Amino acid sequence: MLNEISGALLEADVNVKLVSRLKNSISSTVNFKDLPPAVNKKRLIQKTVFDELARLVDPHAEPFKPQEGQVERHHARGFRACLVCADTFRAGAFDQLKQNATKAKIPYYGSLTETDPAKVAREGVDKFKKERFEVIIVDTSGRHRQESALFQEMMDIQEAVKPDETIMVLDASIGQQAEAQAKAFKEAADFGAIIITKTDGHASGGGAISAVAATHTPIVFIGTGEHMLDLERFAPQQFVNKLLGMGDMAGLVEHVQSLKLDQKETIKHITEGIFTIRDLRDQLSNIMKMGPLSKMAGMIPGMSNLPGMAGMDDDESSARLKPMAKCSSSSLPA
Ligand SMILES: Nc1nc2c(ncn2[C@@H]2O[C@H](COP(=O)(O)OP(=O)(O)OP(=O)(O)O)[C@@H](O)[C@H]2O)c(=O)[nH]1
Repeated sequence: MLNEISGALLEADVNVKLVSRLKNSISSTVNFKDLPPAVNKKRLIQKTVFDELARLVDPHAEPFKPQEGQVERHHARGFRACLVCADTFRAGAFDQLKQNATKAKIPYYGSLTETDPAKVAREGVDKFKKERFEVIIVDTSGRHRQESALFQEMMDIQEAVKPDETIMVLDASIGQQAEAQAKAFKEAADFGAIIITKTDGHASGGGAISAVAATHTPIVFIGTGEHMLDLERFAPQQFVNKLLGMGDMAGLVEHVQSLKLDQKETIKHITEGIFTIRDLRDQLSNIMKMGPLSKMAGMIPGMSNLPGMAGMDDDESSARLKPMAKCSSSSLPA
């Protein structure tokens, strides 16, 4: 059983050394030989692995928080946020940031001609500080640990804006490279929080565990889709559940509740043994609101491991649902 779980963790891109440390620590803390026969060994191993992994991804380091008085003020009227584009490297980065800022209805700053990102960052932060913005997000370009000039540039930006918090954004599919990349970033930029994106994809995000373990830095949010609001608070237990293929029912319930779906009429009909075309249309539209089917499947225990689920094409499944929803809509009186 322990070997099976270790295999699953390696497949999920958890660092090899970390898995072996975990295995040794479980073998030495749980004395399997002297366990009374009534104890379910399988359950005990699962729980010990689970607790150990949840402890690893939740290092209890305190990420940046506004001061006490500020919290109430911010909660009462929301943060005044803005964006600064310090990516002068990638063509189109400023345009992309403009589009995102416009969608989020927040101001932005950047330059199409200036090539020094530290200068743009300083100018943007100074401008927004004068305008008394409370959250100024400086977006820097992506970089790899071997790109020493880009690492120097990142430190120059930090020196120029002296941020209250630096966040490292890691793609869940980074896999085994996560540890070395996170260590190099920590040494250069001493970030205080991690965001893992693309946790909705096929990568299980085991690399994230290695990044946290190597830097003792908490994960604050996870990206669960490509839209603006697809950013969720990080919940260690749910993350580990998903990593071990045990689903994420709490996350699923939270997600469905957040959609505030109106199902009263359909539920009433079903209890009466009726299912109308209107009910069919409402159910199809509810399914489409829930997001990619592969994401929902990943949250239901056992579903992600079913044949056909891996590599499921979400665009194709949504393209099949749309005509059905249209058909049922057009069969109803206006
Ligand atoms: N499915 C999914 N897509 C995401 C997620 N996060 C970002 N994306 C998409 O990935 C693409 C790249 O995102 P960017 O924000 O440009 O990535 P970046 O890290 O800023 O890129 P560089 O800084 O240029 O390296 C965009 O199309 C995003 O919509 C996520 O959590 N899930």
